[in-house]
Amino acid sequence: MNVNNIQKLHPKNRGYQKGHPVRKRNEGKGNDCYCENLFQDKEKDHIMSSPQEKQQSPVGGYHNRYSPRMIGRSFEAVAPRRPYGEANLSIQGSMPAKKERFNRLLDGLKKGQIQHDFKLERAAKTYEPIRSIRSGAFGIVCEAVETSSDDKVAIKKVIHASATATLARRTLREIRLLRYIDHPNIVTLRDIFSTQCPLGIDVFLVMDLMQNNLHQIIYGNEEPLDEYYINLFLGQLLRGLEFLHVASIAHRDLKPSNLLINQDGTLRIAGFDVAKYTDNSSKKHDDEEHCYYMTQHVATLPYRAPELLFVLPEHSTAVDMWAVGCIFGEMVIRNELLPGRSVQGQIKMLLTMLGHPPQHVINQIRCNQTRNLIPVNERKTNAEWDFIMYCRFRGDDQIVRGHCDTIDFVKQLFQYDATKRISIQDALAHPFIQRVVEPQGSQKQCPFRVKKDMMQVEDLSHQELIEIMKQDVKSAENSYEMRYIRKNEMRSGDSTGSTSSDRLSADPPMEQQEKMMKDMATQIATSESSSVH
Ligand SMILES: Nc1ncnc2c1ncn2[C@@H]1O[C@H](COP(=O)(O)OP(=O)(O)OP(=O)(O)O)[C@@H](O)[C@H]1O
Repeated sequence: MNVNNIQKLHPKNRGYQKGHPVRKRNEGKGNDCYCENLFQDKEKDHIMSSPQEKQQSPVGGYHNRYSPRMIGRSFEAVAPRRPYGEANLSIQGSMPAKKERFNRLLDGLKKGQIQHDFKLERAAKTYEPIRSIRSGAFGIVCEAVETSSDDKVAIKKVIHASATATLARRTLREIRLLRYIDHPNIVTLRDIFSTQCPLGIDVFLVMDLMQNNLHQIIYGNEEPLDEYYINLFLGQLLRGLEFLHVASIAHRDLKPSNLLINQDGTLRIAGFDVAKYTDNSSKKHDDEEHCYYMTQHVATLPYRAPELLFVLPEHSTAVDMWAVGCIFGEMVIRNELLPGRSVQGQIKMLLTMLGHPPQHVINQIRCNQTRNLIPVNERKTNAEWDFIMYCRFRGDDQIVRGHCDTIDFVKQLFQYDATKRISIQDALAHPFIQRVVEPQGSQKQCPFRVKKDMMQVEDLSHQELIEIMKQDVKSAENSYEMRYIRKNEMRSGDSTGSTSSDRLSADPPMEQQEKMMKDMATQIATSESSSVH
């Protein structure tokens, strides 16, 4: 495969060739996101030492891998991206006297907006919203303070959560997945409550606040992500996924903005609204799913596995492993690896970059329109990962090119055939991961009731979803109160260490679990076939 084709394909490079303005190395700095702190030392070091000094340095490390020629060429050509978080609204330079007044005005407007967006009713005594973090298609997220403890939290508001079956199912999936999970690499849900709205209920999920997400980390700093951090984040992502995949739960929307990162480098997976228990035979909502994947907002397209793009009959936890490959690649090359902007564009991108899928995969595509996108007589070569993953911006061939086990790892993640794609267990045992990720002991299992609850979600009608969601919110409110009482008990001396969620999630023995899951799957299958006839 010709590398130039790959580079031309990328929207940013297309823009550059058409004469987009380019930014010089130190322009556009000053985004006050935390990743600057995280990488401060490296950056200072980088600024202090000239390229020549770095080349002459006897230590073979991060800086040594830059050649002066590379630095000159790459940074002139590439405009550093703005961070994903808040826009920088402060005015610099021209009107210093008015700046303060303008900022005060903006602050007032922002405060008004957040009070309007987060009318917490009963919970207003418990949480005080401070600033907006993000507003998306389905919900808005703000930073808040829990007034009793002064803890900082993030509150996600799912607007009109009960208005449609899809929204209700998305909300219920997130609630049911997160409420009994306590894992170092999965976002912590602290509380749930709801308020009335004209179309039913708005649901609020209160989580521990994380300072940043991986998107901000990748693009919010001028320097490429250090190899140390790439490996640190990759290792934690795989650990979080192992916990889910062993329980047959697929996240299905992994992307850098759903990987939250704290100042100490802890990564937690978030955004579980399309997560699914994948080990049952329910096909009841295939049409709804199909429609969702064809219309879902474009930001997640670059991470979407071929079985979702081609709408193949089965998909499972393998979709997440494809996304892991995309995220790993993005951390290395500091660009989306497969940056399609429409479903068709994404499919074409895959075909051009990775070659054609094997014939047996093409044969499984039910939709003629999709199948017609794959030209019959054209090139079918395999992807040249050496070139794709080579980061010309960092002039750094150590991460990928230098190691064939890295290339092998990437190849195994980007298998078109989901059944041949590397599993999470094999990924963790892969020589590349063994080489770069600190080994950890075995981890605890996902509580049985999470699997059970997730399985049920897929089988509910809109009305049932609303009822169950209301029940879940109510019981979560009660268990939050229990946790709250428990926390106070522990503070006042009782320190057995078990939380109310631990007590609620005591698991039956493994054989009993398997039997219960099988019984439920049979029940679902029976109710489906009786509703068809
Ligand atoms: N606990 C948290 N701490 C800090 N920020 C958070 C937290 N949870 C979510 N966010 C921020 O809000 C954004 C959206 O969160 P989330 O993915 O849960 O919402 P969403 O509506 O599913 O969005 P999307 O559809 O883009 O995935 C995240 O990318 C992150 O920046």
